Amino acid sequence: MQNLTLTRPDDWHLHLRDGEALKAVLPHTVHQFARAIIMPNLKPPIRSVADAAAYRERIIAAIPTGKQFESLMTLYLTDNTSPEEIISAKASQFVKAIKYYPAGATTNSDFGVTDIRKCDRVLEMMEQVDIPLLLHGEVTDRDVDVFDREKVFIEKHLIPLKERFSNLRVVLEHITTSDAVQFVLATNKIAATITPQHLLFSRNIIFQGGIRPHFYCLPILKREKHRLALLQAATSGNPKFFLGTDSAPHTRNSKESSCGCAGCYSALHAMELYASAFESANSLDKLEAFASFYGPDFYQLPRNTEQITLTKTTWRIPDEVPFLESGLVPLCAGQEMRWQMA
Ligand SMILES: NC(=O)N[C@@H](CC(=O)O)C(=O)O
Ligand SMILES: [Zn+2]
Ligand SMILES: [Zn+2]
Repeated sequence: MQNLTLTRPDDWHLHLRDGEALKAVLPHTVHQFARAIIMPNLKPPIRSVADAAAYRERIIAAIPTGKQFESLMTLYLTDNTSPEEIISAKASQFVKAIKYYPAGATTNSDFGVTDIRKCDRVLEMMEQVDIPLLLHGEVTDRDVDVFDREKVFIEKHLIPLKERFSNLRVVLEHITTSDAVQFVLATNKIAATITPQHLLFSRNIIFQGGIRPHFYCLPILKREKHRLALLQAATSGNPKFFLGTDSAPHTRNSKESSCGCAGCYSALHAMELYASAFESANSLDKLEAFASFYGPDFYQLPRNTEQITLTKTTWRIPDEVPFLESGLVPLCAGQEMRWQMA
């Protein structure tokens, strides 16, 4: 196959940051995707509908002229989020979900929830107005091994949560384990996003010939058996699994550091990365639904009508793209790709 024409995809998990960073990365996403679910973990986070409205305006102002892009906003859940804020989020039309970060789990999560049970009134309201809860599904307990944090989150928090709120629509974001795949398959009203890095790499890549900080993201890459379970889920044609890049830009300096930040940058070449993952599983025919159908179906939004084309040509991913003071290193920088977006 030389050309692959698909309905224009959407990115159901994206970090755009703000200010100059936003201006640098947004054109990459706009080139690939029609819409994206925008993560609220700014400093300080997007906690109210008013914050989200203002952030949305800043995103709109950064869209390159003549291009179409829709930002689907999220609110950052805190111990202090009120049920009233949920009602106005639903009424706003542009806030599409509420994001839960366990306090301290990941980049800019200091305002996160200390105990999900403190949010029961808010979760009840979310279930009632039918607005999805997006989860960074990892525990933060220091005594839990970093590779087990997703599995333990499912057992300790997610199973009880779904027992308390069985009608709440949930997205388990950036899943990394076969345990997450099994749980999503077995549970009603829950879907999952999958990143390109978790489909393409196991944790070995982080240590290949030395320490490679540009493969460090959270939840951290896992064993090969987990990667294979994710690839199987993504290419299975099951609508519970859809595209979310988790593209998370950090400057080169903040990644190549004695205490480097978590996050992989994939907005530049997301569809090419997903195409190579799907091709490796002989499942290019399943890419369109994963990238363009199951996300809008879950979010109860119309599917896009325009199309994109991926062409079979060899090109080299740049070593760096311009970004703030020290540049941005894309996922798989310097490597050859065999698909390219027209
Ligand atoms: N995935 C990451 O490793 N980093 C994300 C935060 C997140 O999605 O957890 C970021 O904002 O940098
Ligand atoms: Zn996360
Ligand atoms: Zn993320």
